[in-house]
Amino acid sequence: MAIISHPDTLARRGVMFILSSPSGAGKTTISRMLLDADDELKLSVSVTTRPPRPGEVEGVHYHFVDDDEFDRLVEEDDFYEWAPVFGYRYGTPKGRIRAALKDGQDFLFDIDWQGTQQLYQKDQQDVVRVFILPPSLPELRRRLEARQTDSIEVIESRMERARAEISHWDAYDYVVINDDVDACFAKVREILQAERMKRQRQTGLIPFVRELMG
Ligand SMILES: Nc1ncnc2c1ncn2[C@@H]1O[C@H](COP(=O)(O)OP(=O)(O)OP(=O)(O)O)[C@@H](O)[C@H]1O
Ligand SMILES: Nc1nc2c(ncn2[C@@H]2O[C@H](COP(=O)(O)O)[C@@H](O)[C@H]2O)c(=O)[nH]1
Repeated sequence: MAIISHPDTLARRGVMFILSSPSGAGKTTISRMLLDADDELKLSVSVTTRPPRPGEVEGVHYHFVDDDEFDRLVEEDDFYEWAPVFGYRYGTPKGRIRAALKDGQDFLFDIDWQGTQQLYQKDQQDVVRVFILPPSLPELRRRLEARQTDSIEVIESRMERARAEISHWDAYDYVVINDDVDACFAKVREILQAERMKRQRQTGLIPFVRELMG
């Protein structure tokens, strides 16, 4: 892969930008807005044993596989991390992520707290962890119902799990409340921009700074 040129920052390593939230708080919505607005960001497409929802496209939203295929990928050590969620398994494929990060490619990860902890343990220097919170639990339930993708039983299990998921909020670098979606998106985008400029990510000096340094 070619070295990525960054118009707004110096030569740098890519960012592993993680968005987590309780199911229904809006991380997929915010992820899509970020990907639409930001050409430098690429989605890490997870592998899952969950069946596709209406409108979900293989290779775009997830790689949909059966249990045998997931077992094979685990055995072949093809995952950066994987975790069971809501009775299915989800994993982040290694692919060429590590090499691409070195070349300056930024990746977006829409993963849960278990995956976040695993990625952070493997790669602290590149990982940025953002937790999206709903404004309240009744509003979370309202969003899950309004999405019309899950049965009442599934919505109940997502609400139950939301409590456990929220208890991990302090393992994140940033916490953003998704009340107004545009305001939330703007805040998350500012975090990404600021993280890109962190000095520790810079891998090279622009010529005039190099000259000054002698
Ligand atoms: N700020 C907001 N105000 C009102 N509705 C919202 C807001 N943000 C997202 N939504 C809506 O809430 C629903 C859940 O959002 P979304 O699917 O993005 O959540 P999620 O956290 O990715 O859930 P999951 O983990 O289950 O994939 C969607 O119908 C979305 O359009
Ligand atoms: N640990 C991981 N969690 C993942 C991954 N991909 C998605 N997820 C999380 O699963 C739940 C449910 O997602 P849904 O699309 O079925 O609603 C959600 O919290 C995702 O963030 C992954 O690769 N690893």
